[in-house]
Amino acid sequence: MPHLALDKVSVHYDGQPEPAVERVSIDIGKGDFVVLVGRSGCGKTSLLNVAAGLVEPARGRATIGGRPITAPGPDRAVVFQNDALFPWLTARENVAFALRLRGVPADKRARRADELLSLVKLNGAGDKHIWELSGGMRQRVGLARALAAEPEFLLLDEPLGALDALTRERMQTTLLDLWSAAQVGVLMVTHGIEEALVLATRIVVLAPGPGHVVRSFDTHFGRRYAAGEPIRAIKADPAFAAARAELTDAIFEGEAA
Ligand SMILES: Nc1ncnc2c1ncn2[C@@H]1O[C@H](COP(=O)(O)OP(=O)(O)OP(=O)(O)O)[C@@H](O)[C@H]1O
Repeated sequence: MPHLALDKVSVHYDGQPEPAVERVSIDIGKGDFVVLVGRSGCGKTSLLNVAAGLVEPARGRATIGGRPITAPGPDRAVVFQNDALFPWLTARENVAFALRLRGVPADKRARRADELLSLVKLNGAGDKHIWELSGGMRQRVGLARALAAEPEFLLLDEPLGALDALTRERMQTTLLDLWSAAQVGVLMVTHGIEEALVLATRIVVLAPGPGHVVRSFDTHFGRRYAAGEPIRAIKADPAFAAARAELTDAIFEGEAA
């Protein structure tokens, strides 16, 4: 699988006096779950949009398998916080729509859509209309739809941000299950410090003014879950609390009092 690489990427929006992001490098390969964290305005979404091909870097290079990223592509599926599903369609039809766009023949779509729905633990919900589903269930349909494109990379912008705490925790384990089953590389933006620690194989901490990397480090809690350890036991581990304190310090380091 190719690597998705941002190499010394700067983002400068038209009409702005300063760049939003300066010289950020991030490399995501198969099996990586890279999480971007940092204070508001540090450029997390801008970087995700560069990876998606929605924003062009002012300087530096964004590549996938060595080829420049110039536009969105089926190799990268993007899921936003409030992803628009078609409310008048059922969960299965929403996923099948994405399969149709991919050219999957009509007679294969329903079965494949059900497989994808069961991957996000929505077995049996295929016939439900979107308006009948909870926020967490809708987000699962959004993920199933993203996976319908069989992407090599999932780009997730605060995908769990609108969910209540309990649903959010459940969705974190769903994301980890998906990541280990689907063999994709993930780049995710979150405001949740615990969420970053639970999910990531690598956390990149950004600071604003203009956005730059202050720390980048590998974590192993998500892999422990993938290896069978219960999520609650992982969160109760003193190493988890220590990592949380360290990450919080890194995020707020240098912030004006
Ligand atoms: N389309 C745009 N045009 C002009 N400026 C923009 C645009 N999008 C973002 N910015 C600016 O770029 C900077 C980085 O924004 P970005 O949304 O990438 O940060 P973020 O870390 O994702 O923020 P948040 O955590 O608040 O979502 C901010 O100063 C923002 O105001």
